[in-house]
Amino acid sequence: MTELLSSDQMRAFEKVAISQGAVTGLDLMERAGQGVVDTVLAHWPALSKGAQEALVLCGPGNNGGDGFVIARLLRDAGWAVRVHLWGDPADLPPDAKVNFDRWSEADKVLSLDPESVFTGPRPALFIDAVFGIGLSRPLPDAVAQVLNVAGMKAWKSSHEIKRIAVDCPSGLDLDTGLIPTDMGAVEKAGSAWPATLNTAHLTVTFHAPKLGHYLALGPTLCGELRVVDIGLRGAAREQHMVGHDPDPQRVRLAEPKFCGRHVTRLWLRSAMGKPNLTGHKFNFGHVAVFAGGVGRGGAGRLAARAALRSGAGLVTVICPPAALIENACQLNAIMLRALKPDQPLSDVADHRVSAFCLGPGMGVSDRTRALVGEVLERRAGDHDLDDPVVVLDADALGSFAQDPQRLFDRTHPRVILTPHEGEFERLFPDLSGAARAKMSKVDAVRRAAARAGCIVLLKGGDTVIADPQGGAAVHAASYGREAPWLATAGAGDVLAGLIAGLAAPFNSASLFCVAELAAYLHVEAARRFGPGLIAEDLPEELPKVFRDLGL
Ligand SMILES: NC(=O)C1=CN([C@@H]2O[C@H](COP(=O)(O)OP(=O)(O)OC[C@H]3O[C@@H](n4cnc5c(N)ncnc54)[C@H](O)[C@@H]3O)[C@@H](O)[C@H]2O)[C@@H](O)CC1
Ligand SMILES: [K+]
Repeated sequence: MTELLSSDQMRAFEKVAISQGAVTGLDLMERAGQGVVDTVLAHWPALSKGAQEALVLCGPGNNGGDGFVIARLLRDAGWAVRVHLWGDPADLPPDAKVNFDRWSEADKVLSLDPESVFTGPRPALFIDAVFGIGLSRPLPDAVAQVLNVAGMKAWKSSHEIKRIAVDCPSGLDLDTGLIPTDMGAVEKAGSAWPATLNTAHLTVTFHAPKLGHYLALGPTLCGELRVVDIGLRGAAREQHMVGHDPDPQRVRLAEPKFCGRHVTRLWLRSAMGKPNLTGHKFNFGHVAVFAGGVGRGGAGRLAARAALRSGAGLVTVICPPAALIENACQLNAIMLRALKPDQPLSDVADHRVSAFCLGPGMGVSDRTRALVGEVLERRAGDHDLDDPVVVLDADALGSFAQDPQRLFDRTHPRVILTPHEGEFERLFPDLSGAARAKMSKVDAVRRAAARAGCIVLLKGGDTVIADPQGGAAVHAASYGREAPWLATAGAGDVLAGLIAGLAAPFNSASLFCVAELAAYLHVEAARRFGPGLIAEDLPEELPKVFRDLGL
Protein backbone atom coordinates (compact mmCIF):
# COMPACT_ATOMS: atom_id res chain seq x y z
CA MET A 1 0.00 0.00 0.00
CA THR A 2 1.39 3.36 -0.99
CA GLU A 3 2.15 5.83 1.75
CA LEU A 4 0.60 9.27 1.48
CA LEU A 5 2.85 11.99 2.88
CA SER A 6 2.08 15.29 4.49
CA SER A 7 4.11 18.28 3.31
CA ASP A 8 6.03 18.24 6.61
CA GLN A 9 6.98 14.59 6.11
CA MET A 10 8.15 15.36 2.57
CA ARG A 11 10.28 18.25 3.79
CA ALA A 12 11.73 16.01 6.50
CA PHE A 13 12.72 13.33 3.96
CA GLU A 14 14.45 16.00 1.88
CA LYS A 15 16.18 17.52 4.89
CA VAL A 16 17.51 14.20 6.15
CA ALA A 17 18.85 13.23 2.71
CA ILE A 18 20.59 16.58 2.29
CA SER A 19 21.99 16.74 5.83
CA GLN A 20 23.42 13.22 5.53
CA GLY A 21 25.23 14.37 2.42
CA ALA A 22 23.43 11.76 0.32
CA VAL A 23 22.33 14.37 -2.16
CA THR A 24 22.25 18.13 -2.62
CA GLY A 25 19.16 20.26 -2.98
CA LEU A 26 20.36 21.16 -6.44
CA ASP A 27 20.55 17.47 -7.42
CA LEU A 28 17.01 16.94 -6.20
CA MET A 29 15.78 19.92 -8.18
CA GLU A 30 17.52 18.70 -11.32
CA ARG A 31 16.03 15.20 -10.90
CA ALA A 32 12.60 16.68 -10.26
CA GLY A 33 12.73 18.82 -13.40
CA GLN A 34 14.11 15.95 -15.47
CA GLY A 35 11.40 13.69 -14.06
CA VAL A 36 8.68 16.07 -15.16
CA VAL A 37 10.07 16.38 -18.69
CA ASP A 38 10.51 12.60 -19.06
CA THR A 39 7.04 11.90 -17.69
CA VAL A 40 5.36 14.44 -19.96
CA LEU A 41 7.10 13.15 -23.08
CA ALA A 42 6.31 9.54 -22.17
CA HIS A 43 2.69 10.47 -21.53
CA TRP A 44 2.27 12.23 -24.88
CA PRO A 45 4.84 10.61 -27.21
CA ALA A 46 3.75 12.87 -30.07
CA LEU A 47 5.35 15.78 -28.20
CA SER A 48 8.78 14.21 -28.64
CA LYS A 49 8.52 14.57 -32.38
CA GLY A 50 9.73 18.01 -33.28
CA ALA A 51 10.31 21.00 -31.07
CA GLN A 52 7.27 22.91 -29.93
CA GLU A 53 6.26 25.86 -27.75
CA ALA A 54 6.14 25.63 -23.98
CA LEU A 55 5.05 28.17 -21.40
CA VAL A 56 6.58 27.74 -17.93
CA LEU A 57 5.15 29.68 -15.01
CA CYS A 58 7.54 29.87 -12.07
CA GLY A 59 6.89 30.90 -8.48
CA PRO A 60 9.06 32.40 -5.73
CA GLY A 61 10.18 29.10 -4.11
CA ASN A 62 11.66 25.75 -5.08
CA ASN A 63 8.60 24.79 -7.09
CA GLY A 64 9.63 27.70 -9.31
CA GLY A 65 13.17 26.28 -9.24
CA ASP A 66 11.83 23.04 -10.71
CA GLY A 67 10.18 25.19 -13.37
CA PHE A 68 13.49 26.76 -14.40
CA VAL A 69 15.05 23.28 -14.74
CA ILE A 70 12.14 22.13 -16.90
CA ALA A 71 12.43 25.24 -19.07
CA ARG A 72 16.15 24.68 -19.57
CA LEU A 73 15.78 20.98 -20.41
CA LEU A 74 13.07 21.70 -22.96
CA ARG A 75 15.15 24.51 -24.43
CA ASP A 76 18.11 22.13 -24.72
CA ALA A 77 15.80 19.76 -26.61
CA GLY A 78 15.08 22.51 -29.12
CA TRP A 79 11.76 23.76 -27.78
CA ALA A 80 10.75 27.41 -27.86
CA VAL A 81 10.17 28.19 -24.18
CA ARG A 82 8.75 31.27 -22.52
CA VAL A 83 9.29 31.65 -18.78
CA HIS A 84 7.26 33.91 -16.48
CA LEU A 85 8.22 34.51 -12.86
CA TRP A 86 6.01 35.59 -9.97
CA GLY A 87 8.18 37.53 -7.54
CA ASP A 88 11.59 39.09 -7.36
CA PRO A 89 14.53 36.96 -8.63
CA ALA A 90 16.67 38.34 -5.80
CA ASP A 91 14.37 36.65 -3.27
CA LEU A 92 14.56 33.17 -4.80
CA PRO A 93 15.93 30.45 -2.48
CA PRO A 94 19.52 29.42 -3.37
CA ASP A 95 18.85 26.35 -5.56
CA ALA A 96 16.05 28.06 -7.44
CA LYS A 97 18.30 31.10 -7.94
CA VAL A 98 21.02 28.91 -9.46
CA ASN A 99 18.53 27.55 -11.97
CA PHE A 100 17.10 31.01 -12.61
CA ASP A 101 20.65 32.15 -13.45
CA ARG A 102 21.28 29.14 -15.72
CA TRP A 103 18.13 29.94 -17.63
CA SER A 104 18.88 33.65 -17.74
CA GLU A 105 22.30 33.12 -19.29
CA ALA A 106 20.63 32.74 -22.67
CA ASP A 107 17.01 33.82 -22.27
CA LYS A 108 14.90 36.40 -20.54
CA VAL A 109 12.37 35.91 -17.79
CA LEU A 110 9.02 37.66 -18.21
CA SER A 111 6.69 38.87 -15.52
CA LEU A 112 3.76 36.71 -14.46
CA ASP A 113 0.55 38.62 -15.17
CA PRO A 114 -2.40 37.90 -17.46
CA GLU A 115 -1.42 40.46 -20.05
CA SER A 116 2.08 39.17 -20.58
CA VAL A 117 1.23 35.45 -20.29
CA PHE A 118 -1.66 35.40 -22.72
CA THR A 119 0.13 37.44 -25.38
CA GLY A 120 2.04 35.29 -27.76
CA PRO A 121 1.54 32.02 -29.62
CA ARG A 122 -0.47 29.11 -28.28
CA PRO A 123 1.84 26.78 -26.34
CA ALA A 124 1.69 23.00 -26.59
CA LEU A 125 2.56 22.77 -22.88
CA PHE A 126 1.34 25.07 -20.12
CA ILE A 127 3.48 24.26 -17.11
CA ASP A 128 2.46 25.40 -13.64
CA ALA A 129 5.52 25.59 -11.36
CA VAL A 130 4.24 28.49 -9.27
CA PHE A 131 3.53 26.90 -5.86
CA GLY A 132 4.00 23.38 -4.53
CA ILE A 133 4.09 22.17 -0.94
CA GLY A 134 5.11 25.63 0.24
CA LEU A 135 1.75 27.31 -0.45
CA SER A 136 0.80 28.98 2.79
CA ARG A 137 -2.05 31.31 1.91
CA PRO A 138 -4.56 31.92 -0.91
CA LEU A 139 -3.14 32.51 -4.36
CA PRO A 140 -2.41 36.13 -5.27
CA ASP A 141 -5.13 37.44 -7.64
CA ALA A 142 -2.84 37.84 -10.64
CA VAL A 143 -1.56 34.26 -10.28
CA ALA A 144 -5.10 32.95 -9.84
CA GLN A 145 -6.16 34.72 -13.02
CA VAL A 146 -3.29 33.35 -15.04
CA LEU A 147 -3.81 29.80 -13.77
CA ASN A 148 -7.60 29.81 -14.07
CA VAL A 149 -8.42 27.28 -16.71
CA ALA A 150 -10.81 29.79 -18.28
CA GLY A 151 -7.80 31.84 -19.33
CA MET A 152 -6.96 29.24 -21.96
CA LYS A 153 -9.64 30.77 -24.15
CA ALA A 154 -7.14 33.51 -24.97
CA TRP A 155 -5.71 31.07 -27.51
CA LYS A 156 -7.42 29.45 -30.48
CA SER A 157 -7.81 25.65 -30.28
CA SER A 158 -7.06 25.94 -26.58
CA HIS A 159 -8.24 22.36 -26.02
CA GLU A 160 -4.97 21.21 -27.57
CA ILE A 161 -2.90 22.78 -24.78
CA LYS A 162 -1.65 20.26 -22.24
CA ARG A 163 -1.71 21.64 -18.71
CA ILE A 164 1.02 20.22 -16.48
CA ALA A 165 1.20 20.78 -12.74
CA VAL A 166 4.59 20.48 -11.05
CA ASP A 167 4.01 18.73 -7.69
CA CYS A 168 0.41 20.02 -7.65
CA PRO A 169 -1.84 22.53 -9.34
CA SER A 170 -0.86 25.77 -7.58
CA GLY A 171 -3.49 26.78 -5.08
CA LEU A 172 -4.16 23.22 -3.93
CA ASP A 173 -3.20 22.59 -0.31
CA LEU A 174 -1.27 19.31 -0.40
CA ASP A 175 -2.18 18.45 3.19
CA THR A 176 -5.94 18.88 2.91
CA GLY A 177 -6.85 18.73 -0.77
CA LEU A 178 -8.66 22.03 -0.24
CA ILE A 179 -8.18 25.38 -1.94
CA PRO A 180 -7.45 28.01 0.68
CA THR A 181 -9.39 31.22 0.02
CA ASP A 182 -9.71 34.43 1.98
CA MET A 183 -13.09 33.20 3.16
CA GLY A 184 -11.99 29.78 4.38
CA ALA A 185 -11.48 26.89 2.02
CA VAL A 186 -13.24 25.36 -0.95
CA GLU A 187 -13.52 21.63 -0.67
CA LYS A 188 -16.27 20.44 -2.96
CA ALA A 189 -16.40 20.39 -6.71
CA GLY A 190 -19.29 22.44 -7.99
CA SER A 191 -20.06 24.18 -4.69
CA ALA A 192 -18.46 27.55 -5.15
CA TRP A 193 -15.62 27.29 -7.58
CA PRO A 194 -13.20 29.99 -6.60
CA ALA A 195 -11.66 32.29 -9.10
CA THR A 196 -8.55 30.16 -8.65
CA LEU A 197 -9.81 27.08 -10.47
CA ASN A 198 -6.65 25.53 -11.79
CA THR A 199 -7.05 22.08 -13.26
CA ALA A 200 -4.25 20.11 -14.85
CA HIS A 201 -4.28 17.25 -17.33
CA LEU A 202 -1.25 15.74 -15.66
CA THR A 203 0.34 16.32 -12.27
CA VAL A 204 3.85 15.09 -11.64
CA THR A 205 4.88 14.82 -8.01
CA PHE A 206 8.09 13.68 -6.37
CA HIS A 207 9.10 10.71 -4.21
CA ALA A 208 5.59 9.80 -2.98
CA PRO A 209 2.07 11.11 -3.40
CA LYS A 210 0.85 13.63 -0.84
CA LEU A 211 -2.42 13.60 1.09
CA GLY A 212 -3.85 16.47 -0.92
CA HIS A 213 -3.49 14.55 -4.18
CA TYR A 214 -6.13 12.12 -2.92
CA LEU A 215 -8.33 14.14 -0.58
CA ALA A 216 -11.24 16.47 -1.37
CA LEU A 217 -10.58 18.44 -4.57
CA GLY A 218 -7.14 16.95 -5.21
CA PRO A 219 -8.12 14.36 -7.82
CA THR A 220 -10.40 16.82 -9.62
CA LEU A 221 -7.64 19.39 -9.96
CA CYS A 222 -4.69 17.08 -10.61
CA GLY A 223 -6.07 15.22 -13.65
CA GLU A 224 -3.77 12.25 -13.87
CA LEU A 225 -1.11 11.76 -11.23
CA ARG A 226 2.41 10.44 -11.71
CA VAL A 227 5.07 10.03 -9.04
CA VAL A 228 8.72 10.47 -9.97
CA ASP A 229 11.51 8.87 -7.97
CA ILE A 230 14.12 11.52 -7.19
CA GLY A 231 16.39 9.18 -5.23
CA LEU A 232 15.30 10.10 -1.71
CA ARG A 233 15.84 7.20 0.61
CA GLY A 234 13.69 6.29 3.57
CA ALA A 235 10.53 5.81 1.57
CA ALA A 236 8.07 4.18 3.91
CA ARG A 237 5.76 2.96 1.20
CA GLU A 238 7.40 -0.46 0.97
CA GLN A 239 6.51 -1.17 4.59
CA HIS A 240 2.80 -1.09 3.99
CA MET A 241 2.06 -4.73 3.41
CA VAL A 242 -1.55 -5.49 2.59
CA GLY A 243 -3.43 -7.13 5.44
CA HIS A 244 -1.15 -5.69 8.13
CA ASP A 245 -2.35 -3.10 10.59
CA PRO A 246 -1.32 0.46 9.79
CA ASP A 247 1.67 2.13 11.39
CA PRO A 248 0.43 4.73 13.83
CA GLN A 249 1.01 8.26 12.55
CA ARG A 250 1.24 7.11 8.95
CA VAL A 251 -1.32 7.28 6.22
CA ARG A 252 -1.64 4.77 3.44
CA LEU A 253 -3.77 4.25 0.40
CA ALA A 254 -6.17 1.34 0.78
CA GLU A 255 -5.22 -0.45 -2.43
CA PRO A 256 -4.03 -3.91 -3.46
CA LYS A 257 -0.41 -2.91 -4.05
CA PHE A 258 2.86 -3.93 -2.47
CA CYS A 259 6.30 -2.94 -3.75
CA GLY A 260 4.67 -1.54 -6.87
CA ARG A 261 2.93 -4.83 -7.73
CA HIS A 262 -0.77 -5.63 -7.77
CA VAL A 263 -1.51 -8.18 -5.08
CA THR A 264 -5.29 -8.22 -5.11
CA ARG A 265 -5.73 -11.94 -4.51
CA LEU A 266 -3.25 -11.89 -1.64
CA TRP A 267 -5.07 -8.95 -0.11
CA LEU A 268 -8.45 -10.64 -0.32
CA ARG A 269 -7.16 -13.89 1.11
CA SER A 270 -5.31 -12.21 3.95
CA ALA A 271 -8.20 -9.97 4.96
CA MET A 272 -11.08 -12.38 4.53
CA GLY A 273 -11.32 -15.35 6.85
CA LYS A 274 -13.56 -17.50 4.70
CA PRO A 275 -11.24 -18.52 1.86
CA ASN A 276 -8.81 -20.04 4.35
CA LEU A 277 -11.36 -22.08 6.22
CA THR A 278 -13.17 -25.32 5.73
CA GLY A 279 -15.98 -26.50 7.88
CA HIS A 280 -19.09 -25.42 9.58
CA LYS A 281 -21.08 -22.33 8.72
CA PHE A 282 -20.55 -21.04 12.25
CA ASN A 283 -16.81 -20.89 11.49
CA PHE A 284 -17.69 -18.29 8.91
CA GLY A 285 -19.38 -16.16 11.49
CA HIS A 286 -22.88 -15.11 12.32
CA VAL A 287 -23.99 -11.55 11.59
CA ALA A 288 -27.02 -10.02 13.28
CA VAL A 289 -28.49 -7.01 11.49
CA PHE A 290 -31.13 -4.89 13.19
CA ALA A 291 -33.88 -3.69 10.87
CA GLY A 292 -36.45 -0.91 11.29
CA GLY A 293 -40.17 -1.10 11.96
CA VAL A 294 -43.07 -1.59 9.57
CA GLY A 295 -42.29 -0.22 6.10
CA ARG A 296 -38.72 0.66 7.11
CA GLY A 297 -36.94 -2.64 6.77
CA GLY A 298 -35.32 -2.14 3.36
CA ALA A 299 -32.08 -0.60 4.64
CA GLY A 300 -31.50 -3.39 7.16
CA ARG A 301 -32.28 -6.05 4.54
CA LEU A 302 -29.75 -4.48 2.16
CA ALA A 303 -27.08 -4.58 4.85
CA ALA A 304 -27.99 -8.20 5.65
CA ARG A 305 -27.77 -9.23 2.02
CA ALA A 306 -24.33 -7.63 1.70
CA ALA A 307 -23.19 -9.43 4.87
CA LEU A 308 -24.30 -12.79 3.53
CA ARG A 309 -22.74 -12.21 0.10
CA SER A 310 -19.42 -11.12 1.60
CA GLY A 311 -18.69 -14.24 3.56
CA ALA A 312 -20.71 -14.57 6.76
CA GLY A 313 -21.93 -18.14 7.32
CA LEU A 314 -25.25 -17.00 8.74
CA VAL A 315 -27.09 -13.71 8.79
CA THR A 316 -30.09 -12.94 10.96
CA VAL A 317 -32.30 -9.91 10.62
CA ILE A 318 -33.73 -8.81 13.96
CA CYS A 319 -36.84 -6.66 13.73
CA PRO A 320 -39.75 -5.46 15.87
CA PRO A 321 -42.62 -8.01 15.98
CA ALA A 322 -44.90 -5.86 13.82
CA ALA A 323 -42.40 -5.97 10.95
CA LEU A 324 -41.99 -9.75 11.01
CA ILE A 325 -44.43 -10.59 8.20
CA GLU A 326 -43.09 -7.86 5.95
CA ASN A 327 -39.53 -9.12 6.36
CA ALA A 328 -40.58 -12.75 6.03
CA CYS A 329 -42.01 -11.95 2.60
CA GLN A 330 -38.61 -10.67 1.47
CA LEU A 331 -36.05 -12.97 3.04
CA ASN A 332 -35.07 -16.55 2.32
CA ALA A 333 -31.44 -17.40 3.02
CA ILE A 334 -31.37 -14.71 5.68
CA MET A 335 -32.89 -15.75 8.99
CA LEU A 336 -35.41 -13.63 10.79
CA ARG A 337 -36.20 -13.09 14.47
CA ALA A 338 -38.57 -10.65 16.15
CA LEU A 339 -37.46 -8.87 19.30
CA LYS A 340 -40.08 -7.42 21.66
CA PRO A 341 -39.19 -4.24 23.56
CA ASP A 342 -39.05 -6.03 26.91
CA GLN A 343 -37.26 -9.13 25.66
CA PRO A 344 -33.55 -9.72 26.30
CA LEU A 345 -31.31 -9.63 23.24
CA SER A 346 -29.92 -13.07 24.10
CA ASP A 347 -33.33 -14.56 23.16
CA VAL A 348 -32.66 -13.82 19.50
CA ALA A 349 -28.86 -13.47 19.30
CA ASP A 350 -26.77 -16.01 21.17
CA HIS A 351 -23.05 -15.84 21.96
CA ARG A 352 -22.18 -17.16 18.51
CA VAL A 353 -23.12 -13.85 16.87
CA SER A 354 -19.70 -12.60 15.80
CA ALA A 355 -20.74 -9.31 14.22
CA PHE A 356 -23.61 -6.89 14.73
CA CYS A 357 -24.75 -4.22 12.34
CA LEU A 358 -26.98 -1.49 13.71
CA GLY A 359 -28.37 1.68 12.24
CA PRO A 360 -29.77 1.35 8.72
CA GLY A 361 -33.51 2.09 8.86
CA MET A 362 -33.75 1.67 12.63
CA GLY A 363 -34.95 5.23 13.23
CA VAL A 364 -33.51 7.84 15.55
CA SER A 365 -35.08 6.88 18.87
CA ASP A 366 -34.65 5.86 22.49
CA ARG A 367 -35.18 2.27 21.41
CA THR A 368 -32.27 2.43 18.95
CA ARG A 369 -30.09 4.00 21.62
CA ALA A 370 -31.01 1.24 24.06
CA LEU A 371 -30.26 -1.52 21.54
CA VAL A 372 -26.90 0.03 20.64
CA GLY A 373 -26.09 0.20 24.36
CA GLU A 374 -27.07 -3.42 24.87
CA VAL A 375 -24.95 -4.65 21.96
CA LEU A 376 -21.94 -2.60 23.08
CA GLU A 377 -22.17 -4.13 26.54
CA ARG A 378 -21.85 -7.60 25.09
CA ARG A 379 -18.15 -8.17 25.73
CA ALA A 380 -16.60 -11.60 25.64
CA GLY A 381 -14.15 -11.26 28.50
CA ASP A 382 -10.65 -10.01 28.98
CA HIS A 383 -9.53 -10.19 25.39
CA ASP A 384 -10.87 -7.49 23.05
CA LEU A 385 -10.42 -9.80 20.07
CA ASP A 386 -13.12 -12.10 21.40
CA ASP A 387 -15.68 -9.31 21.46
CA PRO A 388 -18.18 -9.28 18.63
CA VAL A 389 -17.55 -6.69 15.94
CA VAL A 390 -20.13 -3.90 16.04
CA VAL A 391 -20.78 -1.78 12.96
CA LEU A 392 -22.68 1.40 13.81
CA ASP A 393 -24.12 3.34 10.91
CA ALA A 394 -26.94 5.77 10.07
CA ASP A 395 -29.60 5.98 12.83
CA ALA A 396 -27.39 4.17 15.34
CA LEU A 397 -25.14 7.24 15.08
CA GLY A 398 -27.97 9.76 14.69
CA SER A 399 -29.56 8.52 17.92
CA PHE A 400 -26.55 9.84 19.84
CA ALA A 401 -26.37 13.24 18.13
CA GLN A 402 -27.58 15.05 21.28
CA ASP A 403 -25.01 13.40 23.51
CA PRO A 404 -22.18 11.73 21.53
CA GLN A 405 -20.15 11.15 24.68
CA ARG A 406 -22.79 8.68 25.83
CA LEU A 407 -21.87 6.60 22.80
CA PHE A 408 -18.12 7.08 23.17
CA ASP A 409 -18.29 5.93 26.80
CA ARG A 410 -19.38 2.50 25.56
CA THR A 411 -17.51 2.01 22.27
CA HIS A 412 -14.55 -0.41 22.28
CA PRO A 413 -11.79 -1.40 19.82
CA ARG A 414 -14.01 -3.90 17.98
CA VAL A 415 -16.49 -1.15 17.06
CA ILE A 416 -16.51 0.76 13.80
CA LEU A 417 -18.52 3.92 13.18
CA THR A 418 -19.31 4.45 9.49
CA PRO A 419 -20.76 7.97 9.21
CA HIS A 420 -21.25 10.07 6.11
CA GLU A 421 -20.27 13.74 6.43
CA GLY A 422 -23.61 14.82 7.93
CA GLU A 423 -23.57 12.09 10.57
CA PHE A 424 -19.93 12.78 11.32
CA GLU A 425 -20.71 16.46 11.85
CA ARG A 426 -23.45 15.63 14.35
CA LEU A 427 -21.11 13.39 16.37
CA PHE A 428 -17.98 15.51 16.01
CA PRO A 429 -19.12 19.12 15.39
CA ASP A 430 -15.71 20.53 16.29
CA LEU A 431 -14.00 18.36 13.64
CA SER A 432 -16.35 19.42 10.83
CA GLY A 433 -17.45 22.43 8.84
CA ALA A 434 -15.29 25.52 9.28
CA ALA A 435 -12.78 23.62 11.45
CA ARG A 436 -11.86 21.58 8.40
CA ALA A 437 -10.59 24.59 6.47
CA LYS A 438 -7.28 23.97 8.20
CA MET A 439 -7.51 20.33 9.21
CA SER A 440 -7.35 17.54 6.68
CA LYS A 441 -10.08 14.93 6.59
CA VAL A 442 -7.43 12.45 7.74
CA ASP A 443 -6.61 14.47 10.85
CA ALA A 444 -10.30 14.98 11.60
CA VAL A 445 -11.02 11.24 11.42
CA ARG A 446 -7.91 10.40 13.45
CA ARG A 447 -9.07 12.70 16.22
CA ALA A 448 -12.56 11.27 16.01
CA ALA A 449 -11.23 7.72 16.34
CA ALA A 450 -9.09 8.70 19.32
CA ARG A 451 -12.07 10.34 21.00
CA ALA A 452 -14.44 7.46 20.31
CA GLY A 453 -11.86 4.79 21.17
CA CYS A 454 -12.82 2.79 18.11
CA ILE A 455 -12.36 2.73 14.35
CA VAL A 456 -14.03 5.48 12.36
CA LEU A 457 -14.69 5.29 8.63
CA LEU A 458 -15.85 8.58 7.11
CA LYS A 459 -17.45 7.91 3.75
CA GLY A 460 -16.92 9.85 0.54
CA GLY A 461 -15.16 9.70 -2.80
CA ASP A 462 -12.15 9.95 -0.47
CA THR A 463 -13.12 7.54 2.31
CA VAL A 464 -10.90 7.93 5.36
CA ILE A 465 -10.45 5.18 7.96
CA ALA A 466 -8.61 5.77 11.23
CA ASP A 467 -7.93 3.89 14.43
CA PRO A 468 -7.48 5.34 17.92
CA GLN A 469 -3.68 4.94 17.74
CA GLY A 470 -3.42 7.28 14.74
CA GLY A 471 -3.10 4.72 11.95
CA ALA A 472 -5.05 5.90 8.93
CA ALA A 473 -5.92 4.91 5.39
CA VAL A 474 -7.53 6.71 2.48
CA HIS A 475 -9.60 4.77 0.02
CA ALA A 476 -9.86 6.88 -3.10
CA ALA A 477 -12.49 6.36 -5.76
CA SER A 478 -10.44 8.50 -8.11
CA TYR A 479 -7.67 8.38 -10.71
CA GLY A 480 -9.46 5.87 -12.91
CA ARG A 481 -11.53 4.29 -10.11
CA GLU A 482 -14.35 6.83 -10.07
CA ALA A 483 -17.80 5.47 -9.28
CA PRO A 484 -20.12 8.48 -9.09
CA TRP A 485 -23.18 6.24 -9.40
CA LEU A 486 -22.32 4.87 -5.95
CA ALA A 487 -23.91 8.00 -4.53
CA THR A 488 -27.31 6.30 -4.45
CA ALA A 489 -29.82 5.58 -1.68
CA GLY A 490 -28.90 2.52 0.32
CA ALA A 491 -25.27 2.24 -0.82
CA GLY A 492 -24.10 3.15 2.69
CA ASP A 493 -26.28 0.43 4.22
CA VAL A 494 -24.60 -2.07 1.92
CA LEU A 495 -21.15 -0.92 3.06
CA ALA A 496 -22.12 -1.39 6.70
CA GLY A 497 -23.31 -4.93 5.96
CA LEU A 498 -20.21 -5.64 3.90
CA ILE A 499 -17.94 -4.72 6.79
CA ALA A 500 -19.96 -6.90 9.18
CA GLY A 501 -19.90 -9.83 6.77
CA LEU A 502 -16.17 -9.59 6.09
CA ALA A 503 -15.38 -9.24 9.80
CA ALA A 504 -17.60 -12.12 10.91
CA PRO A 505 -15.39 -15.22 10.25
CA PHE A 506 -13.32 -15.93 13.33
CA ASN A 507 -10.05 -15.79 11.38
CA SER A 508 -10.70 -12.59 9.40
CA ALA A 509 -8.10 -9.82 9.54
CA SER A 510 -8.25 -6.91 11.95
CA LEU A 511 -11.29 -4.68 11.77
CA PHE A 512 -9.17 -1.89 10.29
CA CYS A 513 -7.97 -4.10 7.42
CA VAL A 514 -11.48 -5.41 6.88
CA ALA A 515 -12.78 -1.85 6.62
CA GLU A 516 -10.14 -1.01 4.01
CA LEU A 517 -11.08 -4.04 1.96
CA ALA A 518 -14.80 -3.32 2.30
CA ALA A 519 -14.32 0.20 0.96
CA TYR A 520 -12.38 -1.23 -1.97
CA LEU A 521 -14.90 -3.99 -2.78
CA HIS A 522 -17.81 -1.55 -2.48
CA VAL A 523 -16.30 0.62 -5.21
CA GLU A 524 -15.26 -2.39 -7.31
CA ALA A 525 -18.84 -3.68 -7.25
CA ALA A 526 -20.16 -0.28 -8.29
CA ARG A 527 -17.62 0.06 -11.07
CA ARG A 528 -18.26 -3.42 -12.36
CA PHE A 529 -22.00 -2.79 -12.52
CA GLY A 530 -21.65 0.72 -13.95
CA PRO A 531 -24.16 3.55 -14.40
CA GLY A 532 -27.74 2.75 -13.52
CA LEU A 533 -26.62 1.04 -10.34
CA ILE A 534 -29.02 0.89 -7.41
CA ALA A 535 -28.10 -0.33 -3.95
CA GLU A 536 -29.73 -3.75 -4.52
CA ASP A 537 -27.25 -4.40 -7.31
CA LEU A 538 -24.20 -4.08 -5.07
CA PRO A 539 -24.48 -7.32 -3.05
CA GLU A 540 -25.42 -9.22 -6.23
CA GLU A 541 -22.31 -7.94 -7.96
CA LEU A 542 -19.97 -9.14 -5.22
CA PRO A 543 -19.56 -12.77 -6.38
CA LYS A 544 -18.50 -11.51 -9.82
CA VAL A 545 -16.04 -9.10 -8.22
CA PHE A 546 -14.57 -11.90 -6.10
CA ARG A 547 -14.23 -14.07 -9.20
CA ASP A 548 -12.65 -11.26 -11.23
CA LEU A 549 -10.16 -10.57 -8.46
CA GLY A 550 -9.08 -14.19 -8.42
CA LEU A 551 -10.54 -15.31 -5.09
N1 LIG B 1 11.00 18.82 -0.77
C1 LIG B 1 11.73 18.19 -1.67
O1 LIG B 1 12.29 17.16 -1.40
C2 LIG B 1 11.83 18.74 -3.04
C3 LIG B 1 11.10 19.85 -3.40
N2 LIG B 1 11.08 20.29 -4.65
C4 LIG B 1 10.17 21.35 -5.04
O2 LIG B 1 10.12 22.35 -4.09
C5 LIG B 1 8.78 22.64 -3.78
C6 LIG B 1 8.70 23.19 -2.41
O3 LIG B 1 9.45 24.37 -2.40
P1 LIG B 1 9.20 25.51 -1.33
O4 LIG B 1 9.19 24.94 0.01
O5 LIG B 1 10.19 26.54 -1.64
O6 LIG B 1 7.72 25.97 -1.60
P2 LIG B 1 6.98 26.55 -2.89
O7 LIG B 1 7.88 26.70 -4.03
O8 LIG B 1 5.77 25.77 -3.07
O9 LIG B 1 6.52 27.99 -2.39
C7 LIG B 1 7.22 28.68 -1.41
C8 LIG B 1 7.29 30.15 -1.67
O10 LIG B 1 6.04 30.71 -1.92
C9 LIG B 1 5.73 31.72 -0.98
N3 LIG B 1 4.28 31.64 -0.84
C10 LIG B 1 3.56 30.62 -0.33
N4 LIG B 1 2.25 30.84 -0.49
C11 LIG B 1 2.15 32.02 -1.14
C12 LIG B 1 1.08 32.79 -1.61
N5 LIG B 1 -0.16 32.39 -1.49
N6 LIG B 1 1.33 33.95 -2.21
C13 LIG B 1 2.58 34.37 -2.39
N7 LIG B 1 3.65 33.69 -1.98
C14 LIG B 1 3.43 32.53 -1.36
C15 LIG B 1 6.53 31.39 0.22
O11 LIG B 1 6.73 32.51 1.02
C16 LIG B 1 7.80 30.88 -0.45
O12 LIG B 1 8.59 31.96 -0.93
C17 LIG B 1 8.05 21.35 -3.99
O13 LIG B 1 6.67 21.56 -4.19
C18 LIG B 1 8.77 20.81 -5.20
O14 LIG B 1 8.19 21.32 -6.38
C19 LIG B 1 11.86 19.68 -5.71
O15 LIG B 1 12.81 20.62 -6.10
C20 LIG B 1 12.48 18.37 -5.38
C21 LIG B 1 12.75 18.06 -3.98
K1 LIG C 1 2.66 23.84 -9.05
